[in-house]
Amino acid sequence: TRTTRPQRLLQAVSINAVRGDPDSVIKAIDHFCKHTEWAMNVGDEKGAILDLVVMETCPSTVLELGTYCGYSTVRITRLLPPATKLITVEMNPEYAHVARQVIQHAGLQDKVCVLEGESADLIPKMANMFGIQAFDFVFLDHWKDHYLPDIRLLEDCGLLAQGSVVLADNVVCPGAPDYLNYVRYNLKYSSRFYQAHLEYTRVLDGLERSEYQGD
Ligand SMILES: O=c1[nH]cnc2c(O)c(F)c(-c3ccc(F)cc3)c(-c3ccc(F)cc3)c12
Ligand SMILES: [Mg+2]
Repeated sequence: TRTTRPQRLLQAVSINAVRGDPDSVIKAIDHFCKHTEWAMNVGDEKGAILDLVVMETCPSTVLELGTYCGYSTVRITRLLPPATKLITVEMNPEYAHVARQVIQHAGLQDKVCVLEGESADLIPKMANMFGIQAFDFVFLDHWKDHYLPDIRLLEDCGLLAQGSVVLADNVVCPGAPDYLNYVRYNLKYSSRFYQAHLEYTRVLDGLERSEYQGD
């Protein structure tokens, strides 16, 4: 096929979503994934849980690991007050390019910074790059095997403070057992599981919310 799935998803957004309207971008992507082609966005069911956790956290600094096409970036950023910044990291340049266009279609480009590269390389540079102390909210949605090393790296770089909330996607499917063990049995975190389903399917999945208790 000439085009890639992210490009076909972007085309669905540009055709079906109203420019400047984040909710119409979210609806257009969910419709595309339900009726045309499955894609690994957090989706509407887990997305509603993501919305609730973001709203109760009221974060001023947000980090997302794993942008893909920008669906969860738009979901999170549409809930943030004007002065807030969201940094999202994507290692695949083609995904990052599509995500920037999806985020722009939603009119949220001024609140989002899409960084291309490996999370492990970029995390140690973030404090200096953005002049931030800690992240209030982190969404892990990149690769299951990187969840544990990356949350440890965030701790070591002093980028988590008391009350920081880390929400992880796909903790059941495909699963991140080493990560779950760490956040559930480590006194530094208070963790809880939200049962849901794999996006656009009836397969079981879920999100894990872990609140950092401080050093
Ligand atoms: O890798 C991911 N990152 C973030 N979110 C993801 C997500 O929300 C998913 F639903 C899946 C998924 C799960 C089940 C399946 F059958 C296909 C893809 C993946 C994933 C898992 C294994 C791979 F080899 C490739 C992609 C991811
Ligand atoms: Mg995911």
